[in-house]
Amino acid sequence: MMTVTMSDCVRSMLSDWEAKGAAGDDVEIELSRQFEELTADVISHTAFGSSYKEGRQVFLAQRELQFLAFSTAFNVQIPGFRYLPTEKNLRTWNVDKQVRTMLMDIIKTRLANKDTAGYGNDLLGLMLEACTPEHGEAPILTMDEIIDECKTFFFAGHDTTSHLLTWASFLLSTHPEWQDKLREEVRRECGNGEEEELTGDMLNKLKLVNMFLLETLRLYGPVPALQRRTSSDLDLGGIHVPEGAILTIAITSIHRDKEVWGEDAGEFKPERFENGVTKAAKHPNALLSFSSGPRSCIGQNFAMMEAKAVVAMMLQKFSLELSPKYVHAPMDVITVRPRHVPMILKPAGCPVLSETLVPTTKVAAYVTADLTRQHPPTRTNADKYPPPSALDSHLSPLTKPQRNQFDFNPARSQSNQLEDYRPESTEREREREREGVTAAMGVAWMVAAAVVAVLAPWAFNALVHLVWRPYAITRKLAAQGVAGPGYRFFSGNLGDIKRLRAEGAGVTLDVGDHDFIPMVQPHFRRWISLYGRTFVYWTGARPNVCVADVNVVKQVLFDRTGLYPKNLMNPHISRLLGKGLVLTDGDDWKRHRKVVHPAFSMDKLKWLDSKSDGDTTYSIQFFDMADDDDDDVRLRSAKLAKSVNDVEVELSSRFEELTADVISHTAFGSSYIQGKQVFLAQRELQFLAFSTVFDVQIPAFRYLPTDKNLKTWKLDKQVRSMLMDIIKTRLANKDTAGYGNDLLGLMLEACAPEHGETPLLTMDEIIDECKTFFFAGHDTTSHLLTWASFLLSTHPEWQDRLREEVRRECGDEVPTGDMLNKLKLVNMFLLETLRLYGPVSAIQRKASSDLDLGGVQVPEGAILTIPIATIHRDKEVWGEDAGEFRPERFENGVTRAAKHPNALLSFSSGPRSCIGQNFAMIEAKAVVGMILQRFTLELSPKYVHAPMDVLTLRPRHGLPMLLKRVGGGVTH
Ligand code: HEM
Repeated sequence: MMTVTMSDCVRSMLSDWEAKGAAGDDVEIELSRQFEELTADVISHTAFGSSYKEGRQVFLAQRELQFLAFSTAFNVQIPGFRYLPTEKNLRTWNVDKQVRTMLMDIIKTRLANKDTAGYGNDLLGLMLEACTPEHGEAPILTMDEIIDECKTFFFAGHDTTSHLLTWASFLLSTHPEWQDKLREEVRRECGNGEEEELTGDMLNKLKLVNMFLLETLRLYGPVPALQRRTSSDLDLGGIHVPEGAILTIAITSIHRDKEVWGEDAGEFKPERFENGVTKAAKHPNALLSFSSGPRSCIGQNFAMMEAKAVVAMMLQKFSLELSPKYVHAPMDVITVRPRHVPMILKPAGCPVLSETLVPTTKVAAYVTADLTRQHPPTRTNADKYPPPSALDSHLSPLTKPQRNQFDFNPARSQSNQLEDYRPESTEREREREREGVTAAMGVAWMVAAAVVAVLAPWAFNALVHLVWRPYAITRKLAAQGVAGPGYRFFSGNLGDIKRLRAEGAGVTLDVGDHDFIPMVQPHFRRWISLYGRTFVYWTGARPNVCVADVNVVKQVLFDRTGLYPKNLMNPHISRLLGKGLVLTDGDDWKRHRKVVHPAFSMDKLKWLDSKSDGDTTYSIQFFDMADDDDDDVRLRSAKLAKSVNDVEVELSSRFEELTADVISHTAFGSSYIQGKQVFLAQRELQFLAFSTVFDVQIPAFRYLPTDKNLKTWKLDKQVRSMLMDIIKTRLANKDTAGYGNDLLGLMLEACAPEHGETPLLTMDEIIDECKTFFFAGHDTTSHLLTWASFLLSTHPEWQDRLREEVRRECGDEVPTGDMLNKLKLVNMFLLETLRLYGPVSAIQRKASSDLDLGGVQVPEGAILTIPIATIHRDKEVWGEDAGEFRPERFENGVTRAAKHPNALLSFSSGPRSCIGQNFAMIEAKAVVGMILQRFTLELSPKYVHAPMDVLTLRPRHGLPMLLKRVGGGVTH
């Protein structure tokens, strides 16, 4: 019965073809459409007892659903989105509703005739019987399930088979020898179609046709891939696959796998199926066109029988020749089908068969999906997808661009895209569709709109900030000749910087080698060599313009109009320094500077002289008491006389304590011991701050309770409360001793003015300023002393010369200010130390607006980084000996040491230059002088020359030094 019905359908189709070529002419027919209609007709009759014409609207609607589904196949599937009334969803819901209504109509007709004709013994009849069981049992299928099953069979029952037939025809026409062979077999087993009806038995004997169809399925299987999902964490071929993972079985690729099918896997060779499917490849289950196992295609026999019948009946009557207009471009729209060719009808070519077998009518077959009339093939894509003779890889053009062509684009005319497949929906229907948007959809819209309203500006800003702006800035700067390493999404070049620094981290230098740039600023070294002294790199999504040209540096540092404020991006650095002089800008900075400035005038710097038994002499006591860390400084002083032996001392930590002690006494009237906790907490803050310097700075992150933030907040709280204690002590003694004329005294006076004026500084600002001076006042100077000692020890000739000068100018006395002023060689030596080992290796500003910087238009907000250490080694500025230790270059003063008067940037330059530079230089001269009066410095063999930058530059493993009493036997 089934075969008969199938035969009827096929015969009807062939009769149409014959009618077209009634005059005996060749006809050109678009076969894929014919097969779609045929297979739809067959499934309609065989499974649902209706005709294609009756079920046509179901097929057309399903075709539209198919294209809609495929247009989203490569989108991210967000669960909630399926409920949103998007245009695609609305269309899908509406078409689905139409399908269900149509199916329900077919079912109702069957039920209406039940009493006279029964349910029927086709697929629908079987399902209806399962739905209405006798004897009150629970139905096996609900009506909804039957409808869903109808949808499944309406679609799966024809779409796949029609493409199998299309590809089979294509291969018949491109392999005429096989066409001949098959025709011969068909005529032998089934006759020429004039006398006998095709039977199942006949079809079973068509061995060659069977092999041919299997090979067609292998190369052009309509289903290109299958998917499964893992229901739990499981082991798959030795790989642990997590629950919920999607497994994609790439059938098309597997069918071309040479390891499975042999070296000829890409060729059309039906012979491989001569001994059956299981022996065609190296694996018995290699052919997956119908899948395999319990969930394999239930309709595979049906499809194969249908395909065999159609091929046989076609061959009985026709010879197939591919139209020259065919373009070979298979595409995947859930099922694999051929792509469009323009439909120009023309007479068929010559017959392919020998005289005896020439059929009554010849069909020039060309196959097409007929979906994209708006895209006629061009010479270019015809080249790309060569004609059949050159076919070697059959499905290779299944690539994204082809899929994209079928992206469902509501903006595009649907009649263009799905012209022949969509149900004839009238304007009226569309209106109903719109009216059908229920209240629930309205709510969904509102929710969606609210979410979009909240997220859209954020997403838009993020996009602008992270993608568009970097791109636009890069282009703008490039147009001006400013290049750079190129923005990377989100992190910019921070990864590059970290990597380059990590590469340099393990390196140690020879003690005579002063080029630590590959360890500290390797990125500047590399990028300057590639892009010049002014280039752009990216710290996150912020442009960072490297300013290494001294002329441009001057333009930035000497500006007094506020064009280049400080860059305050890193919250940890702000906690370390407070909003004191270093980090304030504009009027705040002026106010602070006005208060603080008197403390740094030269006459105030006589502190060092007036307390000659105190501050500076501590340096001596430290070295003598090398083994006695925890004692009070004055207690150590008492032990001084006893210590006469040579000792090895780790100098850098000694200098840190010394400079901390000095700033404590001179600026805050306390001792190192009293302020020790502040220094220790600040040290920790400094390392915390540095650990984040090369991270992307996301503003909101500073408020999150991360480990680092929590620690920073805690330390900051400690520092503030300790500073408050020092201030309270001073205020408590105010009536007897006044505010004091040190830095703290000046600030307190500015805070509590007489006569009811507005105070110049608030108490909070004083605390912040204390943080600034506690840190800036000692950390930098201590490293200057460390590096000076290192250079003294590695340049004994300079050690001797300086000692001589000190002895000449100061004798054995504690140097006074006047004496220090005469230490010209010591001064030159310290300047050269600052040049080669300046404690501050880079400083930053930012562009307050779009501005012109040395002829380059720099965008607002761009960071400007001045890589001091790199500039200090620039041979164009300092001469060919820039890398060498040569204090002589400062013989005629700082401004004449290089080709540019402002080339030495250790204390910065211009109005924001270091307020403490005189203080630091006096302190350093005094300490160096007093050390040289007493000791000879000899570098310990334990020393490792590996400068590192932790906001300030220091030796990675400290500075172990052998200190020997002068005249105590050190020979050079
Ligand atoms: C060798 C020792 C020192 C070096 C190398 C040094 C270096 C610098 C540099 C490069 C700047 C500019 C920072 C910038 O522009 O971002 C600066 C600013 C500053 N330094 Fe120093 N410094 C040293 C010692 C001192 C001392 C001893 C004090 C305080 C007693 C001090 C207090 C300050 C202050 C308050 C500022 C900010 C000035 C302003 O912006 O008005 N520095 N220092």
